[in-house]
Amino acid sequence: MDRLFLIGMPGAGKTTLGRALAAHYQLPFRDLDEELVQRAGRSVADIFAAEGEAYFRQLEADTLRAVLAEHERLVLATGGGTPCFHHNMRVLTQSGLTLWLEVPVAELRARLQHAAAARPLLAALPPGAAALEKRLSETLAARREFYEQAALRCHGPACTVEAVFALIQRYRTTG
Ligand SMILES: Nc1ncnc2c1ncn2[C@@H]1O[C@H](COP(=O)(O)OP(=O)(O)OP(=O)(O)O)[C@@H](O)[C@H]1O
Ligand SMILES: O=C(O)C1=C[C@@H](O)[C@@H](O)[C@H](O)C1
Ligand SMILES: [Mg+2]
Repeated sequence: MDRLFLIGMPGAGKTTLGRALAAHYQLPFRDLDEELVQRAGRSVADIFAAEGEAYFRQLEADTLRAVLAEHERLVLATGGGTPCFHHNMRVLTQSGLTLWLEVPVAELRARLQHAAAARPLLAALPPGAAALEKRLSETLAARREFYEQAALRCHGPACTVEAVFALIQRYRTTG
């Protein structure tokens, strides 16, 4: 396994698990949002606010292809929406092993409730857990068909580093 792509909703643990997996497999780690921000020289929130989502999605697709062209081997934490635009999911499945971190919405909400304001697609919601949970549920419902295309899936709040190691190990031995 030379390329591993972590996909899933905001707060699913793509960056946290991605770093740990990269260290374990001695692969370089990249975070697609960080790559995009570095290349654009502006924050995700700034790009969304000034240029809109369609512009961001094009930048995201271009950055994904550039990162793939530069790295034969890597663990990549994608953005939450990456698989759902510009045929990115097809590119990912054809370029390496895809892993969906399928974390329940209630757990995502708990992880994100203090950080939602900084995220363009979760900002400007009415205060309180219910609105955030509803937005997350709607977003997941729209994205599920893309996330489900991943070769591997890690379920539930127990989607820990150890659980993911075991999942990948099983995949590598049984195919
Ligand atoms: N397995 C886990 N158990 C509990 N908390 C976790 C776990 N994985 C990540 N977290 C916590 O959840 C939050 C989100 O994690 P992380 O930033 O890795 O997610 P992400 O999928 O990269 O999200 P995004 O890129 O959308 O910000 C962090 O505060 C992190 O510490
Ligand atoms: O879920 C999403 O659509 C997003 C998630 C983040 O990783 C960023 O890519 C951006 O904020 C959009
Ligand atoms: Mg992240």
